[in-house]
Amino acid sequence: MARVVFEKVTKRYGDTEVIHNIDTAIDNGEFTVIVGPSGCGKSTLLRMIAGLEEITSGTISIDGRAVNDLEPKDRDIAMVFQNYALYPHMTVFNNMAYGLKLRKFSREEIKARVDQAAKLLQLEGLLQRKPRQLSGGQRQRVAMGRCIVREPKVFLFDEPLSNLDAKLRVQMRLELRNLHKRLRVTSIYVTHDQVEAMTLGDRLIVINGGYAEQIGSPLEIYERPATRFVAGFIGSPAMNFLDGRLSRDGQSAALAGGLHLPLERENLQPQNGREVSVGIRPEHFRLTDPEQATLPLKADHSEFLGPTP
Ligand SMILES: Nc1ncnc2c1ncn2[C@@H]1O[C@H](COP(=O)(O)OP(=O)(O)OP(=O)(O)O)[C@@H](O)[C@H]1O
Repeated sequence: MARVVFEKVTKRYGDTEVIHNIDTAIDNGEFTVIVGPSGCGKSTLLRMIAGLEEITSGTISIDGRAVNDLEPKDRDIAMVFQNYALYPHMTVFNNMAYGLKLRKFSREEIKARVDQAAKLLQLEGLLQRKPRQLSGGQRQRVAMGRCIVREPKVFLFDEPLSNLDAKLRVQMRLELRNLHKRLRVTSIYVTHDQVEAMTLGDRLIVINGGYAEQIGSPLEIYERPATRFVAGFIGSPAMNFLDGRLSRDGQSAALAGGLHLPLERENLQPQNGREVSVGIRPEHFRLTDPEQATLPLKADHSEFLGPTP
């Protein structure tokens, strides 16, 4: 297990900066999910930890040691890819054993580790099969087994479930969560799927356009989104945004459609009287007296208050 620290990490391709000054620490044993829309820089961030992309400036350290100049093989990490990257001509056993053979582990040690991982992943009966004789979920488990046998300090996952159908994805999420509970290896997981992020992560790093917009637990991010982007991106069904104007005393907002919304004090960053955008989750709207046809909805709680975009 290890702590992974980012200090002012930046990535540029030529003149274009795609990751801007990311500062955060991922604790020992924590499951952190990097989530954001396509092209926001999630994979680049993960690949910098793995050593597959150079870090333009700043430092990434694993267990107190800067890894910027370390080869991927010397970083003590293991990565699970979207396409599993299994060797098609090798059996499940050999796929899982391959990395250990390269590292000159003894035959007995290899067998012990593969057997243990196979048991954990329920692959015991499949060790002599080739990858093509496995289902998508089983292949994904083999890919994980190959990482587990190496007993790395950090697991990296790059959208590992995106090739599976919706039902299997839900099941594999549960399996991953349980596996993490048992092994407690520091894990960093990339996905564009906010539902996956919310169900898997102890902590989320929400990325947009190369910036870390918010870092926090799923609940913190759901209940107190820091930016309009986060408010709109996290949550299913999505939050509703209504434009309005803050009252003089700043305690409520008059919203379009005659809706009057009391506001919590801690929410009041914008100046009174200013136009604001208020985000309310669907579950916080309720029907008022059906006879009041002009005001069909009432809301007494908002999750987001910020300037209109
Ligand atoms: N080798 C490269 N050269 C130039 N630009 C690149 C290169 N690789 C990635 N980029 C750019 O960096 C940005 C971040 O890409 P990245 O692949 O990290 O995004 P992502 O969030 O993982 O997206 P997706 O979910 O679609 O995989 C994108 O704008 C992409 O076009």
